[in-house]
Amino acid sequence: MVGFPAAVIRRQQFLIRCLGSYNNISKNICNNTTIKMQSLMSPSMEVDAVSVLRSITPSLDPSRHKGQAGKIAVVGGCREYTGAPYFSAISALKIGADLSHVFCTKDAAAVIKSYSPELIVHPILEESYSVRDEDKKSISAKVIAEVDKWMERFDCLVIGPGLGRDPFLLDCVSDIMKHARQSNVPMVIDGDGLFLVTNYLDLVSGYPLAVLTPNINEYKRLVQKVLQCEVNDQDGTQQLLSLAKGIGGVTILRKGGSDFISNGETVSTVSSFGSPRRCGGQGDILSGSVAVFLSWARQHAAKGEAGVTPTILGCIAGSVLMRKAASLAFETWRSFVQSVEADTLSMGFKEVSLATSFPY
Ligand SMILES: NC(=O)C1=CN([C@@H]2O[C@H](COP(=O)(O)OP(=O)(O)OC[C@H]3O[C@@H](n4cnc5c(N)ncnc54)[C@H](OP(=O)(O)O)[C@@H]3O)[C@@H](O)[C@H]2O)[C@@H](O)CC1
Ligand SMILES: Nc1ncnc2c1ncn2[C@@H]1O[C@H](COP(=O)(O)OP(=O)(O)OP(=O)(O)O)[C@@H](O)[C@H]1O
Ligand SMILES: [Mg+2]
Repeated sequence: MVGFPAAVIRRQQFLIRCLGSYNNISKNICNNTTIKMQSLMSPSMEVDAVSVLRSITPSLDPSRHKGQAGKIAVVGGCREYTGAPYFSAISALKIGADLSHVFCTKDAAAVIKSYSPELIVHPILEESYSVRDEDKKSISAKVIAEVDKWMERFDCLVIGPGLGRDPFLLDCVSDIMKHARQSNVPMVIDGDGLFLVTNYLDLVSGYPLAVLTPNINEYKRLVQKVLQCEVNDQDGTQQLLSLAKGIGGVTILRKGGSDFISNGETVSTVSSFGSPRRCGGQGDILSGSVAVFLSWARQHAAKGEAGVTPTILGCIAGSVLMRKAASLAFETWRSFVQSVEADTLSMGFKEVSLATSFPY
């Protein structure tokens, strides 16, 4: 382990320990992958997501150089939203990617940089309010030239966290997506990226390296647009299959009480316990996580471990990690609240019981 800071090793071991006991990860890689391929053959299946995560996570090998564990870029962040791109990009780093970039508007850049020196932030996007009509063409050419300089170095793009819905900005992002597709760079589409894609399905249709991660609203909009009907939970598995097939076999991670993942061929489910709190930002963390795991799954596949599509493995691993992290965070918070509550009561300040001020 020479060459790796102790903190990095501890973090990776902590993440894996959090997901349950383990003995010898590398010994189990092939077996676990085989199990997964078999179980995913059935139409809808709760998968052994922890084994998937373990099987695709690369070992900390001193012979590897910076960048090999993943270079991720988030395209998102505007005047209103700076948290979402930060959550997505920093999650990629915390999980184990080596480099994490953010392409955002000028207004958002200084704010995002100030959250963390670890992120590489490019203030290149523009919203309509700061651009004169006659300058739009040259500015969008500048934006795409700037992203293109980096494009082929990225293992995955995350399109949409905190992007906003400004029409000029979304036009530029459409161009970025077209170039990513030409360069065969995988894309995780989330948040306002899904708003864009729902209106311009051609941006992802038939692209096997596209992953869509819709929440309840985003899923509803996709179903209405593609299948021209309402969401039908009675037949949710079939509807998800049809939706993924209808967009040409992209991978869809439908977020909810259970996460459902499909590329139009199979549906996998991850329903391990998460958190009962539905605060904003959890989907953003998920999008950055899926980007890293997807990249690792592609590396794993390139080593000759044929089988389940990397986009599906990436979604499964991201989903289980997010849900486990959410459940640990909730338990920590609940224990804290309970201990403060007990102290307060024992001090005799019953009237300020925290139970009345917190929902749990
Ligand atoms: N800390 C942060 O920075 C966080 C930032 N976040 C970022 O927020 C963005 C939106 O994501 P979200 O998840 O709120 O969208 P979603 O559930 O589809 O909509 C909820 C409702 O709001 C409405 N609506 C939304 N945008 C609108 C617009 N521009 N103009 C008008 N209406 C709009 C929407 O209306 P509808 O589209 O249904 O008409 C629906 O009723 C996205 O970039 C995300 O990454 C989050 O990740 C959380 C943490
Ligand atoms: N009812 C639920 N019970 C348990 N976990 C859930 C539930 N709904 C969503 N999740 C989990 O929370 C995470 C975020 O999903 P959510 O639907 O909140 O995304 P989002 O609305 O896009 O979030 P964001 O605020 O970041 O945009 C996912 O990992 C999902 O599995
Ligand atoms: Mg979201």
